[in-house]
Amino acid sequence: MDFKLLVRFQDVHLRYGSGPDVLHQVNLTLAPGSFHFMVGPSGAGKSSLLRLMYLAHRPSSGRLSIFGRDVSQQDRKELTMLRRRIGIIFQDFRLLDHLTALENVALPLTITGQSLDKVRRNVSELLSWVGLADYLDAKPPTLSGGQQQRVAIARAVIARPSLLLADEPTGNLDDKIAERLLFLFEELNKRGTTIVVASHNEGLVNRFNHPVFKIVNGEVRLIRNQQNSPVTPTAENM
Ligand SMILES: Nc1ncnc2c1ncn2[C@@H]1O[C@H](COP(=O)(O)OP(=O)(O)OP(=O)(O)O)[C@@H](O)[C@H]1O
Repeated sequence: MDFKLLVRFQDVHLRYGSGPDVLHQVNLTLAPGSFHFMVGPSGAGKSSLLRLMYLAHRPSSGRLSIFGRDVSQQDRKELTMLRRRIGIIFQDFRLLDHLTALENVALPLTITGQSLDKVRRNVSELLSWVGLADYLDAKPPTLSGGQQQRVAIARAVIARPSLLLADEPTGNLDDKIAERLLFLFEELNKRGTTIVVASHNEGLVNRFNHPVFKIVNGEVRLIRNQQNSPVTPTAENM
């Protein structure tokens, strides 16, 4: 890799229209292969921060680099290429209702020109792994919220992204499945995927030994480096 930091925010601010700062003076870095949780109350700005990393928004000011590239310097085509290295699980899933579960999950592969027949086996195996072996041909409107969420998760990880962003990925899942899902993320992380999981569920987050960012009043703070090791505030992490 030709960069040391996968994601780098430098004095980033985000506002919607002429509104106030939703994110204020964000300075954070993600090293390749790291795994972070992001917590904060509803409306704190977790989805907004993930959307910046997914290149769906540009910072209102400050500098954001992903994969060593300053996003403000990239044209639309370059942003699309960067985005292909990122997997995202949206809070509202964003599945295509006219496609089957299998076709939805295959999309990140078929969009790059691979044939559905060629990828069918891998996609089926992943869907079986998330407990949807009997729903390969089901269309999203016929699935429950938790099942749709698992399709969205499978779609986000099928192409082995370098960076996986998950917005409340366990929101509709019971605790046991949520924990299993986080174990899947840990497996991907061991194979090199950098992971950021936004979650309300601090009980679940605390069961895993990964650093935690918290968004408070638009500011992003690293509140825990490792389990039982709260961060002492310093000028750098405040
Ligand atoms: N497209 C938008 N236009 C205007 N304001 C927005 C937009 N998206 C988010 N906001 C505002 O930005 C703030 C942060 O929202 P965001 O969705 O990032 O928070 P969140 O922490 O993800 O919340 P939740 O946990 O409820 O999903 C909120 O005040 C929200 O109303």
